[in-house]
Amino acid sequence: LATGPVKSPPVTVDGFVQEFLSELNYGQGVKLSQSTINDQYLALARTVRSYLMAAWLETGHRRRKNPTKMVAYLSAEYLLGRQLGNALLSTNLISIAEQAMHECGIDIAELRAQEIEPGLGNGGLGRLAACFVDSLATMDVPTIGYGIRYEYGIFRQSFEDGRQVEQPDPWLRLGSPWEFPHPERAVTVGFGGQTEESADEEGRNRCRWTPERQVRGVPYHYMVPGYRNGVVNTLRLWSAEAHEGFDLQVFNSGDYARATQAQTVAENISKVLYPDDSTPQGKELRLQQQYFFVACSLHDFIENTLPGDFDLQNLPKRIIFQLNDTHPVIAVPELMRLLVDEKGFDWDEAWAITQQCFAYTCHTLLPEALEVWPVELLGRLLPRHLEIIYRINDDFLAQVREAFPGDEWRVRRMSIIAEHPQRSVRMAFLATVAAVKVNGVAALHSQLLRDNVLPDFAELWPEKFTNVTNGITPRRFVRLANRRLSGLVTEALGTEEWVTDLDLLRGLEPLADDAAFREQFRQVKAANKNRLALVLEGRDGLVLEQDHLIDVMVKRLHEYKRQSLKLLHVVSLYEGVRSGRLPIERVTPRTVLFGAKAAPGYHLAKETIALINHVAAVVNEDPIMQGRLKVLFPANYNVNLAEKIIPAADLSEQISLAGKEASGTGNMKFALNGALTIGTDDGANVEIRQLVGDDNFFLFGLSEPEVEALRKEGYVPSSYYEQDPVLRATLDLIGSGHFTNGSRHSAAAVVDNLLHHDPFMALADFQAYLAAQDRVDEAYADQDAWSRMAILNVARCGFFSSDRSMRDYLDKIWHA
Ligand SMILES: CCc1ccc([C@H](C)CC(=O)N[C@@H]2O[C@H](CO)[C@@H](O)[C@H](O)[C@H]2O)cc1
Repeated sequence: LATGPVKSPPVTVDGFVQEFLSELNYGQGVKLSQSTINDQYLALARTVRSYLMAAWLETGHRRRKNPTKMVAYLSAEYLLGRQLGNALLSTNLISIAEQAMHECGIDIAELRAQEIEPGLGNGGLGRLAACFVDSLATMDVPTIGYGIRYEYGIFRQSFEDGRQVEQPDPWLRLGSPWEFPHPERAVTVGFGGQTEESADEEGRNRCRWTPERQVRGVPYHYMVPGYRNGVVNTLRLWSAEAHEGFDLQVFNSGDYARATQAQTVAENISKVLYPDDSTPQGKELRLQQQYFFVACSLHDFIENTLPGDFDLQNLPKRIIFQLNDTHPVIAVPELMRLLVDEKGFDWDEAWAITQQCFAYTCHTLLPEALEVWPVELLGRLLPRHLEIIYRINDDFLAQVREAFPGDEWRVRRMSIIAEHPQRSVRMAFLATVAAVKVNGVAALHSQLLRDNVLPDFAELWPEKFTNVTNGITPRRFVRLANRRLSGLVTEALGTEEWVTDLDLLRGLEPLADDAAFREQFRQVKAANKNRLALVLEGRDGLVLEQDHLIDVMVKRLHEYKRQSLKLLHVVSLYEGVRSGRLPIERVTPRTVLFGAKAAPGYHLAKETIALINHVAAVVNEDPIMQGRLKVLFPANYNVNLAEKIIPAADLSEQISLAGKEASGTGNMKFALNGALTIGTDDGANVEIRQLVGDDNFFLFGLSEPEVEALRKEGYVPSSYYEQDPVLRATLDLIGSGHFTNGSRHSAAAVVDNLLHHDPFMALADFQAYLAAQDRVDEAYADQDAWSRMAILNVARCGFFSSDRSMRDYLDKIWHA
């Protein structure tokens, strides 16, 4: 019994009820009759967990018994979303659990609503990591996800007088049944201190780093279930604790604060997620967070996962560390430190190994989003790592000089160490020098990486650069979020295989010409709108008009994503009706649904949120619009709300300035849930349009080369204001304070920025955008034709499965 395989509870309603009641009684220590919703949720979660446990242990056992090359995904963010629904789906226990809870007189939906989602990410990058680990488990790829177990996730957003207010996210407060702490696998991580050279017994120079202080990294394991394949991979998130706990002497001396000071300082490292998703604040604690989880992860893999006698020469055969942007790139000098200082390799041997162990994915095009760390700060916090980075840079620049003799200007351009404005380490350059492969996240993005962001490196190492277009997991964002569409697709295709082979959706293509199927498709959309209406009513007291065109823009608030352009469209419709320019009956009944968090320090983003809410308040209440135009902005957009909004959408807003959105992944989720896209030729929009066809995509705006050309010739936003009466009337109405109780001031920030700066050319694309929206109105008037276009979007977007992305990483980068 002790050694045999772990058995799962019986996959029957009775078996499930038994397991649940014992979790409630022995786990929660309550009887059903006295139990709270939270007791029941925790017991249910643990029950489902126990159905996954056998597979988890079996997967670990199988991997240990015949070790093959693994993928270690290093990410500072994982936007996982709620776990219960996905666990029930992957174990095929949804209906058994529903019946079992029913037998216990419990509505399972109420328990599912009890779960607080782990918001351990900001947006695209964090959610992508979650989709990727889901696909790797479903494809049975040996993977370990490494990250940080933030005590507080992404802030909770609420609105006061339309303005964003941030509150901490104590997501662990009511217990976290999906994590397994392993303090016995804790790792000690050093900070500060100094290094000294000394000769070892063979007389070779050895460097010793003596950290000034240490913290403990405690791993918490999370299950990453594959889809009904008996595979469960592991996500290992690190939590920081004091190395020396509590100082009893100091406590007994009555200085209680100092007695626990070490604990507080240590815990701060994994206390909270940094809420920025574009401009790094450059805070020391952020670098501490990055080094902390990287040092824990490398130590854990080398000391706890590899067999004791493993020859590290062969490390590249056993592992590839995928760097999710530059945030974990300090892993490169950390591996060098471990190999040279602790394992006794000489520099060249160590570098030869290190150079084969890392791959780097870049997720941005914004220069300000590329991390640089001042050598002063990095040297103080990680003195040994700075020495190693200097050495890596010296060897690299020697290579550059050899390849481009006499071109010192190129050497200065490519140096990992930037001299201006202050001596600092360019983390993207360090990642590119060390990585076997560097990839962008959409075809256009990867091209712009080669041409604009890292051109010198692409010239030196053309073969190092590749592309892997992003993807999304169809399990959470179609099968789980859109059960009605899933049912229709499975019935139409006669199989559920599409859930793990999304290209099978192609089989729906002929049904686009089937009137009956189109009708069923519309009924699914209508039912999803009805569900969303109930959610928004209950959650935010917002009323969703279900017969409206649901026009959705949900993503982080950022100028380059151009929520301001969407707002100009709304106000132009409103101004048009008010001024009589636009007959009300020409306005297609439409609800514009926003969802967006702004980084707390991003002033203009917060002003834009406030203005959107002020415009909504006026437009929604103005009888002149006869309810034909509504603006809704539910607060606290997150994965859970996305799962409710996306299936109900008719129109997906992907309107960033061409050349700015690396890929986008919301665009893929909307297309696969039967929404049509209005968008620019930016990021993955280009590939969506190529696959669904120009007739099934509302393209508008400047292309990336046109943007570059306009920028070169000099862009004067106010000239568009002068030449375009609709734009002028629209901006003037906002600027007049009409939406802000007559106060011009609170609208000024957004209007002035558009008129005098407009770095992301919203005014330049305004007319084209309005024309595209007119095409949308026209198309939507023919509901049957619209459904046909929407069905073709679903049928032709199988490519955007994160399973396909993983196949590309395996073929092009990991070879695992
Ligand atoms: C250090 C501050 C910081 C934090 C996060 C980031 C992320 C890279 C920003 C991000 O989430 N980028 C998004 O990544 C998605 C997944 O690849 C893409 O689909 C989006 O286009 C990209 O904006 C940059 C800078």
